[in-house]
Amino acid sequence: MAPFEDDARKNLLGAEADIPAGFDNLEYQSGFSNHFESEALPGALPKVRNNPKVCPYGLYAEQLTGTAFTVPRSHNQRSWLYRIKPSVTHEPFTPLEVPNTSLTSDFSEKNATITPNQLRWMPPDIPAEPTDFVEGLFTMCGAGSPESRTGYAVHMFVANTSMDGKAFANADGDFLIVPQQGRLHVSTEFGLLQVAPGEIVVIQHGMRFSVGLPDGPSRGYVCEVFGDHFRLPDLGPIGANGLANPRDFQTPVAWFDDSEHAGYVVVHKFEGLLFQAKQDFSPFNVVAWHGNYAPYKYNLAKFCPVNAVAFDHMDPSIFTVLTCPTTKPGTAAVDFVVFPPRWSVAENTFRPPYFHRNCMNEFMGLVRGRYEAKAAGFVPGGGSLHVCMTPHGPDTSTYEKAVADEGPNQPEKLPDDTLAFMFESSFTPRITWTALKSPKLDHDYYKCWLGLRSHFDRSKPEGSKWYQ
Ligand SMILES: O=C(O)Cc1cc(O)ccc1O
Ligand SMILES: [Fe+2]
Repeated sequence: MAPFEDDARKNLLGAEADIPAGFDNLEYQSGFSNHFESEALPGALPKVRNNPKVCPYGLYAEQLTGTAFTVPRSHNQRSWLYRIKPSVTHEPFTPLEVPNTSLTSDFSEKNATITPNQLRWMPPDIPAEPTDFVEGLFTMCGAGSPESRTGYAVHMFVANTSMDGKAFANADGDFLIVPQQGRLHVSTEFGLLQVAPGEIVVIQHGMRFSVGLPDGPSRGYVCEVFGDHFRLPDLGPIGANGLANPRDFQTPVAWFDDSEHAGYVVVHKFEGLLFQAKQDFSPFNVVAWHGNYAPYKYNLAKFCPVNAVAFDHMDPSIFTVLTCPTTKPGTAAVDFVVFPPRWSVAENTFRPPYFHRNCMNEFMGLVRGRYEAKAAGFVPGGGSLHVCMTPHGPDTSTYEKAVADEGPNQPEKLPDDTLAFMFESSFTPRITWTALKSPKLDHDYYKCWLGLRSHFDRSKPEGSKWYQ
């Protein structure tokens, strides 16, 4: 190797990269959709070309392609992985039976149905029997299908066991995972991520990963998109900064496991069905990689909210963290929206979320605290779904409290320990029988609005007294 190449490499990477010992003090690379490069052994990343005749350390080169080869450059995503053995070195895939699984991407009448009713669920219980992340996944609702590469699914998971000798890959789409209880130790082909409640992790189409549970039982939400990848929303007149800032997204550094792994199982989700293949090595055998198709995590506490500072209630799109587009401009397959702690300062304004009907579909979850539109009944780990054009809004006591004070609104801090989110989709979801027949379904949800009585008074055309 010519000496100048070594020097160039040193300048690029700094000191020799260390292999992290585990999940303590993990390093990450910062930025959204950057062209990253990382090597766990010095010089493991081939220089100049992607496909040298013989790779450094005798590694195999393998490309993971996340968009059609010919997608415009601005949206093209792929990475090159340099691994000890290529992914193809496995026994044939065979169907994997997970008892009682309701993980699906088939939203036909067999698995799912429609209802225009407002739906709300209490948190699912953590099972008593050993259950890992894959076994604990179940589907709440969804639309479209992986084979048509359009639509989405909302899943939840409950788990109490780390995945051991087992990885998962999703050939159907991307997973945006929102842990609600317990940290996740996520091993991936690209390196390690630690994801705590309050953070999210996105593992894209095809990437192999494994979930460990350092804190024991864990619960959370998963939004799966079949058609495209999540990206940062355009900011329009907001300008170049704010909402989720690109540098706050964190992608792992290369890390590999070259130990013996007889009978390692790769679980592969393909068109909603699970398959398994055995191999004699860990799929986390990538010593170096480069590219712009890699998993990332994001701490929602870093979200920089922008909102009304004079009057009125902005539409929740103002809180979009990530968006997965459809081909229709401005119309998302899924917007991932967060309702973060913030100051509420709008004057002479009904501040809670307004009453509304929406052409989009809204699945909501709560990581912690209380959601500003609901005084009770929507609790951390629970969920709600308001489909296209189904009326919803603040519950009776939230409404009564918000209009009770006739004086000017005072600035109010929405507490630091509140964190609600929404998967907002232009696809109208069908709700799985599992979700509809769940004992956690709140059959009395509609009652939270029945107390909204008429305040109509023909003798009071002026509305709020003090404003006029
Ligand atoms: O339904 C909800 O609670 C989500 C929501 C919040 C908001 O501030 C405005 C509209 C909206 O759909
Ligand atoms: Fe809504």
